[in-house]
Amino acid sequence: MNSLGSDRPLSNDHNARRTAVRILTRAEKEKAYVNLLLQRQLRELGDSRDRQLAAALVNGTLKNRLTLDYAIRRHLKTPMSALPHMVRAILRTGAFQLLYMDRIPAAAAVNEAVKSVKAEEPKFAGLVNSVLHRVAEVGWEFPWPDQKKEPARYLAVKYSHPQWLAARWLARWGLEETEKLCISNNLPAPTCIRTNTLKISRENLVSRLENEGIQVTLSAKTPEGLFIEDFGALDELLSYQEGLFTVQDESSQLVAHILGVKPGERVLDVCCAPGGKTTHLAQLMNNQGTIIGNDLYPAKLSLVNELVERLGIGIIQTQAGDAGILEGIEGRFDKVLVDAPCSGLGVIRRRADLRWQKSEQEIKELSEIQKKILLRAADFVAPGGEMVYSTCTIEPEENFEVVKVFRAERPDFSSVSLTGEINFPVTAGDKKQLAKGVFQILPHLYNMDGFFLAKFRRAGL
Ligand SMILES: C[S@@+](CC[C@H](N)C(=O)[O-])C[C@H]1O[C@@H](n2cnc3c(N)ncnc32)[C@H](O)[C@@H]1O
Repeated sequence: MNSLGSDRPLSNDHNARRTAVRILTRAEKEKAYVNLLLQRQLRELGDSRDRQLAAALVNGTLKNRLTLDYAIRRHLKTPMSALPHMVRAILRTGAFQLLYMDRIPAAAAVNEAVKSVKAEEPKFAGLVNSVLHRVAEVGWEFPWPDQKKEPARYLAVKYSHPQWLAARWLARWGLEETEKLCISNNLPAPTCIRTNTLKISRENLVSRLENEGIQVTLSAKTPEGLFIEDFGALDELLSYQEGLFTVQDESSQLVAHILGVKPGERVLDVCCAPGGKTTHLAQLMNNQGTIIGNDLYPAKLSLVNELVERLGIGIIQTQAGDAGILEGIEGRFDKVLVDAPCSGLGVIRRRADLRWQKSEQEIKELSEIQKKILLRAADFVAPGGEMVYSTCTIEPEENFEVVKVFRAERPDFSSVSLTGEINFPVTAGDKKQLAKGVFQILPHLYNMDGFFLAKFRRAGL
């Protein structure tokens, strides 16, 4: 059996490895978006097992880049930066297979890497061969930075996180908690889908998917959620094309439930693209009422419109505009959703390259944008109406600080308790927070994407 549990000879995995190396090279060299490259290039691999292997190699290598470089550098005489991008990608994917993919035989990982480098950069074949042989021999038997003397560096190198981020989390949560968070960020993220209850019940969707050969388990945290085995091309399923589901994590599915919309209401979603929550709101409204879906970027609104079409929703009107200004929107709304642009640092497990793209400066800048958007959106809440603020980050400047500023500036809004809104056990600390109307979901505590939610009600007339 090879790494993916099939009896297929390993040499057939060659294309998957070459594709992974090409994607990683372009991602680093051209700063190209990995998700887009994956989407495009995986299609060229006809076999679903090849797609899975290529995706696992790209995501795993990117996530663990710092740790891999630490392991590789020990056997290099020149700095990594002196090597061509392609050679770096070949070394990293090779080392990833050797250190993280137990079921790939070491000889296959090294031989495939050497074959690739011979085809692309032949003069580095000897180097790749000898470095990967050394990585295979040494395995994990090398010293880490001292946990006590340099805890941030230790966490950064051992769990492949930027050191500034590890230092931030250490100051907030201490070593033990931060270590758990880093570990959970490196686990593969399960694929969660949301049943389109306008077209099918969750129960019937399970049968449909099983008939299409997909393994399914129910989410215990949301009524529409299902976990499915993602074979890398969900859109090829008839059930997908018929709009019976959309991909959305459990945390994200909580948001529309917490806003508590009802059929017939008037709802404003100020940052709606690509449409996950706005379409969920429409489902919960039974496709009755009005939703205005606003987003800054017209191009992203076409993604919303495509999703709306596929899911068969008729109550969403999209419009482009800056949510910090919100011009041209008439009247007030029963419910307003502010799913603000954020650093995304709660969903590191889902986006392999995200951890390397963020900075403290960006967190601070986003915090200012978030405050502006939330304060402006509040003007559109009808007396007695409600508003939810949500993000997929776990950084306090983007969450608690935004809420603090909002509370200080808008005494006409009060917090709405979230006790009773969450159907799974939470920590004692989170219980207290829920009663105060906020919930910071930490991924390692709940095995969900890291999210933040806060709910407010505007005073009645
Ligand atoms: C977290 S995403 C929203 C996700 C969406 N609610 C969903 O569930 O699919 C934040 C969105 O805010 C948009 N955005 C960024 N800055 C904005 C602004 N100033 N005004 C309106 N939208 C903005 C981005 O284009 C992005 O689509």
